[in-house]
This record gives sequence, structure tokens and C-alpha cells, in this order.
Amino acid sequence: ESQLIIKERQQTTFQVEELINLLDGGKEKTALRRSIEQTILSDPLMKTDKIGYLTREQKYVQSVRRMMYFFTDLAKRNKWNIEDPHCPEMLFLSRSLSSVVAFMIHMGAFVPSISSFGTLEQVSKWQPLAKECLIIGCYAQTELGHGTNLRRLETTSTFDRNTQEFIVNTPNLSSMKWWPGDMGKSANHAMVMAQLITNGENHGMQAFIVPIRDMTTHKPLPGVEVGNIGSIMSLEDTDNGYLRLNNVRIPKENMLAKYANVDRSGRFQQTGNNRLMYASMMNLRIVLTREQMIHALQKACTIAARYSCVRKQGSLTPNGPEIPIMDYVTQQNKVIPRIALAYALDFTIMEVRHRYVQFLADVTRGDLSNMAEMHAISSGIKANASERTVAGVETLRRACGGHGYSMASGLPYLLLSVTGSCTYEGENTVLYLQVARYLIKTAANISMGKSVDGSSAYLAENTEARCSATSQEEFYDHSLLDACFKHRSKQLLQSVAMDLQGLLAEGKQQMEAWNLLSIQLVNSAKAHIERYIVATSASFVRKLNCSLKVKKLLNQLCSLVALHQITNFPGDFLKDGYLDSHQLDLARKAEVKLLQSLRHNVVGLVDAFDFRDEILGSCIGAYDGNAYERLYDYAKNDVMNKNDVHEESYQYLRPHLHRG
Ligand SMILES: CC(C)(COP(=O)(O)OP(=O)(O)OC[C@H]1O[C@@H](n2cnc3c(N)ncnc32)[C@H](O)[C@@H]1OP(=O)(O)O)[C@@H](O)C(=O)NCCC(=O)NCCSC(=O)/C=C/CCCCCCCCCCCCC(=O)O
Ligand SMILES: Cc1cc2nc3c(=O)[nH]c(=O)nc-3n(C[C@H](O)[C@H](O)[C@H](O)COP(=O)(O)OP(=O)(O)OC[C@H]3O[C@@H](n4cnc5c(N)ncnc54)[C@H](O)[C@@H]3O)c2cc1C
Repeated sequence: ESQLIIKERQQTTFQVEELINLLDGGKEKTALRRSIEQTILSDPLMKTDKIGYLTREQKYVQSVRRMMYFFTDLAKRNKWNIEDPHCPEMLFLSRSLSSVVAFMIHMGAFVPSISSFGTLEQVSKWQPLAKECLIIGCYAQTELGHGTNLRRLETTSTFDRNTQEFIVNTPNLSSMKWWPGDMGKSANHAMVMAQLITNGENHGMQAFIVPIRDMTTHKPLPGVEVGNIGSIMSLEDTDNGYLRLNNVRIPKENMLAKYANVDRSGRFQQTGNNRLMYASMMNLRIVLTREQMIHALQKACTIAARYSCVRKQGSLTPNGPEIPIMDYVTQQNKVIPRIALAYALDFTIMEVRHRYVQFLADVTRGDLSNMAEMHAISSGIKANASERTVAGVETLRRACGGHGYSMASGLPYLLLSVTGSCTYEGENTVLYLQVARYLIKTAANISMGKSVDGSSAYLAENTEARCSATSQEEFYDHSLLDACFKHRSKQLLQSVAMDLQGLLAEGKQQMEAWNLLSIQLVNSAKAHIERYIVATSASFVRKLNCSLKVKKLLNQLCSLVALHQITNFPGDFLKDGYLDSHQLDLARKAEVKLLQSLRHNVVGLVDAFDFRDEILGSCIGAYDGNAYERLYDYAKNDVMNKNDVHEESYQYLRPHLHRG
């Protein structure tokens, strides 16, 4: 173990194990997680080859091999409840599985959408098959021509009264399904989102289970053309596919009919709120935020923090001893706010998940009153967490200098893996605009004197016109910081709501006015969600039952998340004079002091994320801090080094060199 990292651990002022337990949800949960990790990581059949050395095809093959073994053997043997995305085992499992993405859509989208859209009878028919992996499904919503605008999907499912079947068609090039994970090569069934047409009338998007490959030969069924969409930026462990359907007939009962059905004569009946067709997307947005984005940020923090403590470069006195780069305040400013953010997002998503579970219970009782708010929160948190994670991982990668550019650091892989999260499961701008839609409606309700509650209640509160802070210390106070965020959000919303009214009064159409103001609308949505994160994480910490040392530390992290946002994006806080430039200076000084105070606990804070070295996959971020030894070892094992003289040298270099 590197002496430097040992020294760092000696400086830690709190019990790391206490924080680990807290993040897991208790001592027993930590033990459960560790035992799951141990089972998975010690199983030779779950082993992955070194990242960065596999071809596209090898990645897919490895991932299918591992996941089939995992679902059909390992998970079963250990009685892990893998199909329930909310069970603690599932959260721990995805951490241990790390990079594997094959069958993520099968388990994460196909299986849950059977119960989201299916009747009890349909669920009992399809779910056991899917859960046992006796059928492999994908979630086929996006088309070549449309991903965001679901109303304009072009795939059709037309009811044939004579045969009591649906005829599913992708009638033109742009209507073919494009992107679904697990579809290109693996799936034999697709959950196809299509326009339902009965008796010549279009009833909008509904879900249909369409068999696409023969269950014996795995060949595409008649009328089906299916394949891989080709090489993509990352996540090549999975087979994102395309699908063309030409008059594919499926039985009537393959339309999932929880909220709408078609009788034998083709008469359409809506039996539930049609927004519930969209609501199923909330689940994956929340799951991905935790499973991918926050974990990726936590891993990147772990790597960058440990490396920054063992990497020495330069000194703080002329000819003085070299210091770990973590002692530079600029380095602290790159690393520590990201650690703080990783904690704040984790606390926030725990609360969001809790609210989502309550929301599902409400829906079961027929109460949809919280749907709009839940949709705004889940969309906003997905957009904000993905955007800040991607930016954060890149900052951390650069904070590791040249070694951050090497695949050996694990950072390029994390960055590439997580960058798609800004696009899939709802493109971020589009999701922010959904939040804005909710906020504008809320503003209208407030102006009509209606009461608002939940996460937007503050929009109806009276707030001070000026921030009261006169000292640095006050900028650590959560209620003062929250007041800054509330004010910014309120002010941005009021301003864009007024501009919208103005444009409408000028005679602009609603959608045109909306488009003209969409940059402001997105900013307003971000401000609301950032306030939600600041408030939710601080209140989560307030309620924690933990030691004073840990509480103090977590309170500091919450303050840092808010302060870092204020000092880096001060414009909207200064705009209407809520903060003045003197207060901004105080906030900046408060932030630097906080960074220095947190400096000694940097390694402890990332150790508490408790990622085993095999999961981190980093030569520079391993627990023992022996970065150089591992980098050297990585280089020596590079495939290009298997011979001293590369074959190509004989073929191309030698003939040239020997010419003279
Ligand atoms: C809502 C749209 C944007 C637009 O629809 P439209 O009908 O036009 O919209 P509106 O008129 O605005 O809305 C109508 C009303 O409906 C309400 N609404 C909208 N959405 C919802 C909802 N979700 N829930 C509830 N209500 C909703 C809205 O508020 C309106 O109500 P009102 O009228 O105001 O009252 C919509 O079309 C849309 O959402 N589009 C986005 C489409 C989308 O999200 N598609 C997703 C496809 S599936 C997908 O993308 C899957 C991706 C999976 C990727 C998995 C990759 C795995 C990678 C693992 C890697 C691990 C690496 C990690 C690194 C490591 O750690 O190792
Ligand atoms: C790795 C990966 C995996 C995926 N897996 C699946 C899957 O399993 N199943 C599936 O069905 N799909 C999947 N998708 C598709 C994904 O859901 C879509 O790509 C995503 O929803 C965005 O839609 P789009 O590609 O049509 O982008 P577009 O909507 O075309 O977005 C392009 C640009 O247009 C802007 N834009 C679009 N509409 C508006 C608007 N109304 N207002 C303002 N700006 C707008 C966007 O902000 C963006 O800047 C996957 C995608 C990726 C990258």
C-alpha cells in the first residue's frame, strides 16, 4: 500500500464504515451487498476481460455469456430478486455487475413494462416467461425518424376483425424501430409501441408484444427484418437494433390492455388515464439515475481522489519537497465539489425512489394526483444528474492529467459509458421542457390563488428581495443557501411566465411563444431541479441518525454543492440584486475554506463509496494507491507488447530501413 494513501487514511476524521453503512441503508445491507459482490466477483464465469482490449463483437459475446449465466444460474441459485428494480439486492447487483449491459433492457424495461401495461391475465402469462429468460424481450419505442415525439410514431397496429388479430407494420423507412437495446441480435420478442388503428380510426400509442425471432432457430420470423444498427460511441456490450415489420400478424391478446382495450368488433375503450402510457418511463429514468449516473460519478471521484493523493508534482516552497496534487486548491476545486455532488445526488435519488414507490401505491388505488409532480421530478433529476455527471466525470478525468487519458485509468470508459445518458430515456432538453411545462402550470395556479404543495410549494412563498448574509460563515447555513436557490428559481420562473404572457398578448400562438422562450424555460427548469437537489439532500442529512462527525461532514458536503453552484454560475443569483458582488466574494471565500476543511477527509469520503478494485477497473484509483506499479503492469501486458518486435516492423519498417 502506498505510504501516501496510508497517511491520507490516517488523517480521516470519521469512521469510514459508518458512512458506508449509511449509504447502503444499514449495517446488514452493507453485509448483503458485500456478499453479493463477493459471489459475483469470485465466480470465474462472471469474469470480464480487460476493458479496452475487446472488439465490438467480443464485448457483445462476453456480455451475453455472462448475463445468461447470471440470470439463469447464479442469481437463481442465490435467490436474488433480480426482476424487482426496487429491491435492495437489485441496487447492489447492478453495482457489482459494473459494465455489463446485455439484457439490461430485457430486465429493466421489457419485464417491468409487461406489468405497467398488461392486465393481470397478461402479466401472469408473459412475466414468468420473461423473468425466467425463456423469452428475451426489448423495448421498441424509438424509430429511425422519431424518438422524442411519441405522438408521431409511425409504426401501426391495425385490428383485423375477421381474424381477431393485429397487423403490425413499419410502413416506411423512417418508421422502422431503431436503437432498442438487446434487439439487434438477442431478443426474440419486442414490446412494440405503435399507433393503434381500429375500424379506420387512430387511437394513439399502445404497447404490443410482437414475436420477432423463431424460438427454435432464432431466425427472424416471416415479415420481420431485424439487425444491429452498427458501431456506437460506447456501451457496445449490447446490441442496439433496428426492426422492420411487414404485415406481421399477432393475436388480439398481444395488445397490452391495462389502460385501453379493443373488443371483438374493434370498438376501442380507454379504461385508464392515457398518460399512464408515458408514466412507465418514470421508473427507468429513476433507475438509470441511480444505477448508472450516480455510480459512474462516485467511481470517477474515487479514482481521481485517490490518484490526486498519491501523485506528487511541484511544491509550495522554492526547491521544497514535492506535494500531492490534492494540496493544490485548484485540484481540490475539481475533485471535492464532485464528491459532494455524488453524495447529494445519492441522497436525493433515495428520496425520489421513496416517493416513486408511494406514487405507485397511489396509482394502484386510482389516485393520480401526484403524477404531474412525479413526472417533473423524475424527468428533471434524470436530466440534471446525467448532465452534471458527464461534466463531472470529464472534469475528474482531466484532473488526472495524462494518465486520465489512458484507458488504464478507467476514466475514459466511465465517461463514454455515461455520456449517452443525456440522450436515452428522454433527451435532456426535452425533459427539462417537460419540467418547465409543469412549472408554468404551477405559476398559473399560484396566480389564480390556488394552493400548491410538494416540491413546488416554495414557489408560492414570499421570499426576501435580498440575501441577508454579511459573513462567510453564513454561507454554510443550509436555510440561507436554500433561500438563494428558491429565490433564483422563483425569479426565473416569474420572468419567463411574464414573457410568455407578453408574447401571447401580442398574438403569438402558444407553441410559437413556447419555442421563442425555450432557452429561458430550460433555465427555469434547471433552477427548480437544482433547488430540489439542494433542499432534498440537506433535509435527508438533517433526518439522519448518525454520529456528529459524520453529520458535520455531510452537512459540509451539502453546503459545498450549493456554494459551488453559486460561485460557478453566479449570474442568476446576482441578476436582480438578490446577491451583491460583496456577498459573492464572501461565498467564494467560504467555498475555499470549506474545500480546505474537507481536504483531509477526501480519501475517507471516496472509500465510503466502497467500490472494490475489480469494479473500479482503474490502475490509478485502486485502494492501495500503487498507481505507477499498476500502470507499468498494464503497459507490459498490452497486446502490442506480446513480442519485442512487432510483425509489422518486419513487413513495413525493415525493408525501408535496409534500403539505404
Ligand atoms: C412527453 C414527451 C416528451 C412528448 O409527448 P407529448 O404527448 O407531445 O407531450 P406533452 O403534450 O408535453 O405531454 C402530454 C401530457 O403527458 C404528460 N406526460 C408526459 N410524459 C409523462 C410521463 N413520463 N409521465 C407522466 N406524464 C407524462 C405531460 O406532463 C402532459 O400532461 P399535461 O397535458 O401537461 O397535463 C414524450 O414523448 C417523451 O417522453 N419522449 C421521450 C421518449 C423517451 O423517453 N423514450 C425512451 C425510449 S427507451 C430508452 O431510451 C432506453 C434506454 C435504455 C438505455 C440503457 C443503457 C444501459 C447502459 C448501462 C451502462 C452502465 C454504465 C455505467 C458506468 C459504470 O458505472 O460502469
Ligand atoms: C445507447 C442508447 C440506447 C437506447 N435504447 C433504447 C431502447 O432500448 N428503446 C428505445 O425505444 N429507444 C432507445 N434509445 C433511443 C432514445 O430513447 C432516443 O434516442 C431519445 O429518446 C432521443 O430521441 P431522438 O433520438 O429522436 O432525439 P431527437 O428528439 O431527434 O433529438 C435531437 C435534438 O432535437 C431536440 N428536440 C427534439 N424535440 C424537441 C422539442 N420538442 N423541443 C426542443 N428541442 C427538441 C433535442 O433537444 C435534441 O437536441 C436509445 C438511445 C441510445 C443512445
